[in-house]
Amino acid sequence: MESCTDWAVQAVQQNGTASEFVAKILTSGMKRKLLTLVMINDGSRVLLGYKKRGFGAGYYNGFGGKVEPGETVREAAQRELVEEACISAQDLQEAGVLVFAFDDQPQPWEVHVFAASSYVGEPAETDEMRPVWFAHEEVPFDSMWADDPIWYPYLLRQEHFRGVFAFQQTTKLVWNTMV
Ligand SMILES: Nc1nc2c([nH]c(=O)n2[C@H]2C[C@H](O)[C@@H](COP(=O)(O)OP(=O)(O)OP(=O)(O)O)O2)c(=O)[nH]1
Repeated sequence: MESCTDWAVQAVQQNGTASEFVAKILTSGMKRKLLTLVMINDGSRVLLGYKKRGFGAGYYNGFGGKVEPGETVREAAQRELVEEACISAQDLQEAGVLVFAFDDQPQPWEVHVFAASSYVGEPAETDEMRPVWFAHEEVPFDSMWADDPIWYPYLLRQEHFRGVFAFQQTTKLVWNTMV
């Protein structure tokens, strides 16, 4: 069995205040679910999508989804961006990695976040997402995942980040650390 990302396990083990279930989930050696998230940032604005269905419906988010078998993480990131926003990134850069432990999901999730400033095509609404530009100071955190205000500052400063987050009942953030 594959273990969860080593740095995430270490971060949890080194932090005495970690919820018991986070340590249990991350150290159980279970395979993690790999996902991508692409953030388009033109320097003063970010392009977010209003998620119309599925996991995270009703939230604004970057564009992404599960890595399919046979695909690299980068290929999955490009594919999901085309599928969800109808654009193709030209300068996709690795921006950070987020590990999520949920008490109601069978596996930890590892989300690879990419950033891009230029793209080909015009952002367009799809079945899954409605794209909207937001100025950096107007990112709608009240309608986003609870962990986002913690790592967006790194993203907007273009500083690489790694974070571990524990959620209960899908959306309640109960613990986190940035490493
Ligand atoms: N900003 C942010 N994004 C998150 C968090 N958790 C989380 O999974 N994501 C992202 C990663 C993925 O881009 C997306 C979830 O992927 P998804 O369920 O839509 O995957 P998918 O498109 O392959 O799904 P589907 O169409 O097959 O149902 O949400 C979070 O806490 N904050």
